[in-house]
Amino acid sequence: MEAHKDSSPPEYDFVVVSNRLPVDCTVEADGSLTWKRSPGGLVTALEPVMRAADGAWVGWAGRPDLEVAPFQQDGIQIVPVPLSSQDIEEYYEGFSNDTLWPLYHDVIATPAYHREWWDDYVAVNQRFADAAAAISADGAVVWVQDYQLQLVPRMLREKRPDLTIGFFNHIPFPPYGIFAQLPWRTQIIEGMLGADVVGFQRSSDASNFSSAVRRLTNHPTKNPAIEVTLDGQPTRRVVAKAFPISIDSRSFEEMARDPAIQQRAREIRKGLGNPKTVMLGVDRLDYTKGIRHRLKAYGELFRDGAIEVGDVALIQVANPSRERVEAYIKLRDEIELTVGRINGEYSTFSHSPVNYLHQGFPREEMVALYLAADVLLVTALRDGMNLVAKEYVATRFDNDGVLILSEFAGASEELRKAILINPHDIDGLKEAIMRAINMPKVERTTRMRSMRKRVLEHDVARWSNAFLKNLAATRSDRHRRIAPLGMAEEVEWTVERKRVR
Ligand SMILES: O=P(O)(O)OC[C@H]1O[C@H](O[C@H]2O[C@H](CO)[C@@H](O)[C@H](O)[C@H]2O)[C@H](O)[C@@H](O)[C@@H]1O
Ligand SMILES: O=c1ccn([C@@H]2O[C@H](COP(=O)(O)OP(=O)(O)O)[C@@H](O)[C@H]2O)c(=O)[nH]1
Repeated sequence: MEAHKDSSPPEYDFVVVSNRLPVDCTVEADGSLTWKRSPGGLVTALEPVMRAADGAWVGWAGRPDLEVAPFQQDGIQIVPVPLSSQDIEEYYEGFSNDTLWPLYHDVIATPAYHREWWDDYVAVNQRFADAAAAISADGAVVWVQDYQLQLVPRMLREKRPDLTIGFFNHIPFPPYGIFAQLPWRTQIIEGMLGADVVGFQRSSDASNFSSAVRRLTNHPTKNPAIEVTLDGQPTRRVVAKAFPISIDSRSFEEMARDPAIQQRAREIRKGLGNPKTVMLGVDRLDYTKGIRHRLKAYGELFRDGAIEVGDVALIQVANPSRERVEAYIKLRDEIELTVGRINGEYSTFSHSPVNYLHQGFPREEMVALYLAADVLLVTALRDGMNLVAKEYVATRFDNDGVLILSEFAGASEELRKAILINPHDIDGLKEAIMRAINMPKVERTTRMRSMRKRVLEHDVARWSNAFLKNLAATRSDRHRRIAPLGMAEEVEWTVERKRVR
């Protein structure tokens, strides 16, 4: 952090900008404010990065019309950006989660296109860009996160050409045939191209983005570089490529080694009546996660007599999400109806097939759940990464447990030793569940050991270092004359660290 003049706000050399802050504000009955962890994998991944870095995190505090002054939370400098009720309706629930989210996830739900949502998306992106510009020191690095803020890189660039700007997209980037539906497709592409490095979860996302650049703009491209010239500014070379995100793997393993958490895992199993097999699903209650497909396969296995209540139990954590968006309201009804039907048909007085929890749990409880589960079910129809899959693997220091993983989740590109499934193929999913239940110990160990090696070596520190190294390379490139298109040379550089982890 730089020294600041009397009335001006403090300035930072490293700034992260995301829609969500790591903490969400709750207003208590007596009017006091309490803060709890925000939902979702973006926060899980960025929190350890920010705790280790000396910088500021700009974002929304999760409540409408809340003006909160900047504050410190667990060693992270938090800079809240207010959103009005109308912004939440139009920018967050509307354009972000009812237009872009379904469009970018294979149009599993139908995207809605409303011009007033777009107008508010532009206005709110400008507010985030202004907030970041106000606290960024001269020549600072600003790292913008995710689909809610795709216009921010360009807005920031126009205001502050001195900054080095990164952008990371946590969700898939769709093929051009789908992206082309978006009435504001060119503005979105130009918005993202304000960054020096545009990062994606998978290389297919990066190549979908490059195709969109080629179809919609005249910027010369040669993978992974795109040459961008904005009015009155020198030509910049933007790098677009994959940086698969991860978790703080060691901290999950450390928690799993805690005897109190292991005791909690035993209690969870006991509470279920100590079945032979505990299966687990952990998801935000989102139609992209394939919870309905999972329940269908599971219910049919009871119907077929392949599994029996008391022998097998499923814990399904459905973390509440985007609860005012119509598609999410409908999904909750469908899932709760299905759970009710399965339990109604197959429960006994002492056991239920499905333990359904429409709640969010703290990280310690998540780790206890992972330890308690013989099988983790990740059946996403489309998912940027899915950190739950990586957390399960990091937690299983006993080299046990079976991961059933959708080939449509980004994590499947790295966790090849999972049982990979197509969630649309219900018979295939049923076979995978039976295979997981009956998998011999030696095979479980071989598979888990190989996945653990990957997750422990490729952790979130490696992800952020790789991204920031590429960003530094583009920065040093800017100080030279731009040579013909080619990959920028890599420069050793990371954000200033408070401590070495
Ligand atoms: O902020 P919300 O609307 O409550 O949603 C929570 C987050 O969901 C999405 O997470 C994504 O990021 C994960 C980490 O990279 C990734 O593993 C997962 O596949 C994605 O779905 C969303 O992208 C975030 O912006 C939200 O904060
Ligand atoms: O009750 C819950 C359910 C989920 N999570 C966390 O939420 C994140 C979900 O991230 P993921 O990438 O799997 O999916 P996303 O929700 O971001 O789409 C993971 O870190 C989970 O541990 C949590 O802390 N409590």
